[in-house]
Amino acid sequence: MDHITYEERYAAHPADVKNYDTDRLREQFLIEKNFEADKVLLTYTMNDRFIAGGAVPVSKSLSLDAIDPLKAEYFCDRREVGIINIGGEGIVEVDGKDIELLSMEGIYIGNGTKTIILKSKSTSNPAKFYINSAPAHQSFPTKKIELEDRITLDLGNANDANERQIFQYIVAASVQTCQLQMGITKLKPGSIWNTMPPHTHNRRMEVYLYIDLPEEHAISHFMGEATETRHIWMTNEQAIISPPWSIHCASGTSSYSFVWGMAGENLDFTDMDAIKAIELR
Ligand SMILES: O=C[C@H](O)[C@@H](O)CC(=O)C(=O)O
Ligand SMILES: [Zn+2]
Repeated sequence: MDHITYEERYAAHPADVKNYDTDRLREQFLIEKNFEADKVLLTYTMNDRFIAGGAVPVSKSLSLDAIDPLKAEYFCDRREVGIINIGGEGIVEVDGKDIELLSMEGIYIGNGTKTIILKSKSTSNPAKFYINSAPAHQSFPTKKIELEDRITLDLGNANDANERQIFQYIVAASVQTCQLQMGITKLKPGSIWNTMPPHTHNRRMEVYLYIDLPEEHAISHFMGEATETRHIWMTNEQAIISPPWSIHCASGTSSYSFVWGMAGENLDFTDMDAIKAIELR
């Protein structure tokens, strides 16, 4: 099990977060490192008991074993998992069956699954598996999501610098899950704002993993209550935990993409509470 490293994070009260300085905010919400060769790096947050992290099999395959806080025999004994491969071609072996994942393809793995083994096809261009997981109390079928299976939404416009495409990988309309939803949002060149105007959804927490951000560029991610916002500067392939009460939007010094994942008590993607930009403080 020494190929897996995990970190545990508590949930936070908005009245306390008001008083956090930069370091404390980053300790609580930022996940600085998600990918390391031949390792599985996981963060277990008490926000809806969501787990986010990455696996990069290079010289060996990596099994997604149950970590100690789960006190389970297998990772999926009481959980469901979503994985999107943001690297080179890979293979996810689920209970002995190999499922190939091209770059940017995804998979949903249901509760009750025993073994999950992650592999790369090539050591020079390894797969990079981004993993999200939430508690599950029912078993739904494992399902691969190919590029054409994604539901695409066009949002924003160039004039507002927020023209972007949302690719829904794991949503109620296409994949049955208990809690988990996942997708990717890709900004058009020249657009830098995501999730603007912003929203909250107190029914669900959310994690963003920023990707495709060119070197030397950074993202200012905004969080907090709409009238008490804070920003956290982030770089490529870092993730940020958004508690259910927090807005989650960002502006980059360049365009970029991000993987979003959510869990909570409602699978209705559109039930967010919208906030106007002019209402932010
Ligand atoms: O609850 C939904 C999530 O925050 C994202 O899907 C929003 C997003 O990707 C965007 O507007 O850019
Ligand atoms: Zn959201």
